[in-house]
Parts: sequence; C-alpha cells; structure tokens
Amino acid sequence: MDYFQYRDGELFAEECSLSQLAERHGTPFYCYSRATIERHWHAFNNAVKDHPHLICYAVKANSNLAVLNLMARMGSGFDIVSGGELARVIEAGGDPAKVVFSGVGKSVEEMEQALNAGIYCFNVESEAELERLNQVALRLGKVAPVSVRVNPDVDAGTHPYISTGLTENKFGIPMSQAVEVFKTAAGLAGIAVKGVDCHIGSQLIEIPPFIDALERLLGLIDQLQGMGIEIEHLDVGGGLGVNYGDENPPHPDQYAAALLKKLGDRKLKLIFEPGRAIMANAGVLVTKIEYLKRNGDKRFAVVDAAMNDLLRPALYSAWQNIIPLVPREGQEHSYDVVGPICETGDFIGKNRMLSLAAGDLLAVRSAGAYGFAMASNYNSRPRVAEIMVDSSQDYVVRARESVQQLWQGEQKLP
Ligand SMILES: Cc1ncc(COP(=O)(O)O)c(C=O)c1O
Ligand SMILES: N[C@@H](CCCC[NH3+])C(=O)O
Repeated sequence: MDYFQYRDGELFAEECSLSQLAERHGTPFYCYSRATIERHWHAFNNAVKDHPHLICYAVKANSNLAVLNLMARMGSGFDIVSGGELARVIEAGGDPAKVVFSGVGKSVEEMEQALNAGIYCFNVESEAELERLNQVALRLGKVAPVSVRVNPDVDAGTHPYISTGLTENKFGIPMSQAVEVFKTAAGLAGIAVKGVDCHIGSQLIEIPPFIDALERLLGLIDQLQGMGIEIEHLDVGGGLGVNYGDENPPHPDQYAAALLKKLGDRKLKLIFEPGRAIMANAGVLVTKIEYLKRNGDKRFAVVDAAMNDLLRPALYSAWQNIIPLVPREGQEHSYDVVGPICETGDFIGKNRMLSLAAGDLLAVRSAGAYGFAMASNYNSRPRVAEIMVDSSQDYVVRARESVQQLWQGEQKLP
C-alpha cells in the first residue's frame, strides 16, 4: 500500500493533492504521510510483538518534532546521537527512559544531560568513553546504564560511506577487545552493564550480514554470561534498507523472524534502531522546474530544490525516483535534474526519462529519511518547509525559513 498515488492524473499524498499543497505553501517542500509513518513503525513493532523488545526510532533520519511526537504517541523509544537530539525527543513528548544514546564522540555535557534525563542506556563506543562516563556518573552520584557497541567486522555490502561494521570504520569496539572492555566496565562503580549492541551499516537489503553480526554477538554474550557478566538486552542497531528503486529488501517480519530464530531460547530483550525503514518512503520532496536547458546534446531540468535540500544524490550518488506531479503526454527525453547551487555535484537525479515543461512540479520519492535532516543553508538558501499530511488535512510542521533567519546570531564588527 502506497499512500503516494496518482488519482485522476495527479499525485496525491494520502487525501491531499500535492499540486494544491504546492499552490498554497510554495515550493520546494517536504511532505510526509502520517499513515505511512505509523504503518512502518507498527510493521517493526508487530514483527517482534511476541518477544520482549523496544523499537528505538533513529532520530537522525528525521528529527522533526511532529515526527518524533508521532513516534512517542505510538510508545516508541528513540536512538539518539547528540544532546540536541535528546532535547528534541523530550520536547516532542518522548520518554527519556526509552532512549538509547549512540555515537563515538559524546561530550561531558551530553553525558550529564542524558544521565539527568534518566535515559535507558548509553551505547558506549570506546574504552576512553567508558572511563569518562564512569567519572561523570560518579560525580553526579548516578550509575550509568551501558551497552558496549561491538564492531563485528562484517561486510554489510552497502555503500562504503554508510557501512559501519568493519574494523576499518570508526564505530564500536573490535570483537577481539570486547571481553576485556566488558570486564573493565563490570568493575566500574559508576557503570552498570546492561547490554551489547552493534550497527553494521545502513540500507542493507539482505538478511545474511545481519545474521553474521548476530552470530558473533551471541557468541560474545554467551562468553560474558559464562564469566558472570549478565546481559539483559541485545541492541541490533538499525540499517534495514528500503526500496528506492528495485532493491526489494526484506520486510521487517522476515528480518525479525530470521533474528529470532538465531536467538533461540535466550531471554534477551531485543532493541531495534530503525530510521530509514520507517521514514524514507513516508516522504517526498516537491520541487518546481525553473528552466529547461540544453548544452549540446545534454538536457537539463533546473529545479528549485538543490543539494542543500537533499544531499544524498550528491554525497552517495544515491538514486531516488523523480516523478511528475501531473504527468504530461508528449515526447520523453533524458534529463539531468539539477539544482541552482554552484557545484557540479548539485544534482537530484541523472539521465531520467521524463516529458517535461518549465513550471512543472516534480516529486522526489523516498525523501522522508536523511532528507531535511541533512539539509544546510549552502548558497544562503533558506531551508524548505516541511508538511505532514493526515488524510485530507495538511499541517506545516516546519515553516519555510525566512531570509532573515539566515544570519540569525551573526554580527558585524563594531
Ligand atoms: C547507531 C545507529 N543506529 C541506527 C541507525 C539508523 O540506521 P538506518 O536509518 O539505516 O536504519 C544508524 C545510522 O546508520 C546508526 O548509526
Ligand atoms: N545519511 C545516510 C545514512 C547514514 C546513516 C547514519 N548512520 C543516507 O542518507 O543514506
């Protein structure tokens, strides 16, 4: 079921015409579908409903307060990577007691903030971080709940920029050092060992790398339990991929079934940190064609959205589908869809067969995750509006930035 469908020759988001939204709110804008977000979250949650678990939505994928608030209403937990994300979760009504804190560079201030908020667990990524966390916790008279992120050294088979589970990546503690680090952790008065976690990469479209990682982690957990170090939960990270084109990733049901089978009769609580799988296909970026131009044989559609609004194509050569809001009859040509930014890498899509005219509106699909969240003001471009549709209602969940906001906080010399 796709909540972004053509009706009478026009693309809708749920019960809202995207062209009408463009007329009312201007372009470019992100549009998210509430029903899609909820369906994707429940797909994950239902996939493990018979096993103790917590879905911790990865806030980095899309941290809009309205999105986080929907998660909170469904009872979701959150995976955060900064104090800013923790503040957003709390502001959105999320429960800090369901927050796991990932990331290799937690500052003292972020540790204090998270300890005072009473988060569920710190996903610790190095021995140095463990020592710092211990000291901060002791100073505050608290005990920090900790899971150690282990780097299982498996090849996730994804883009090198979004692979995280190889020894050459900066994330986690190598498997060979894991037992020692757990022993250290168990002996620290400010630390309570709770779990083991990993996250091997993003946009994984096959199950075997997840299972390889899980096997290694279970071996470690069994070894730790044999040493008297009790492990309550296993956090398997995020990373489940989505269809941008024809990837055909496993459904959360298949993914969870494979994990649960491997888990056997172990009583570990399972934590998942999905980001993309919930948000990517719950959003589109709507943009208008400013100009069509030809340089020799090459045709360009110059649109009003750019790499500052959607970075994935420029950063990872990511492919996202581009479709017209109102398809027109007529000759198709191969276009590069490019933005107004002064960078050769500023493209949204290349070699797309489309029938276009200046002024047409296009939707870039699968833009709900790592879209607005990675937006910048490069070329002094105000960040675009974000709209959430809920059936026939639309809500501006983030207003388009004004030009004045661009220099907020800046000062000229006296
Ligand atoms: C620790 C951690 N958890 C969860 C995620 C979310 O990943 P995804 O959006 O691929 O589900 C990421 C990002 O890759 C991550 O680094
Ligand atoms: N931002 C990336 C994913 C990175 C995942 C963060 N750990 C993307 O758009 O695909």
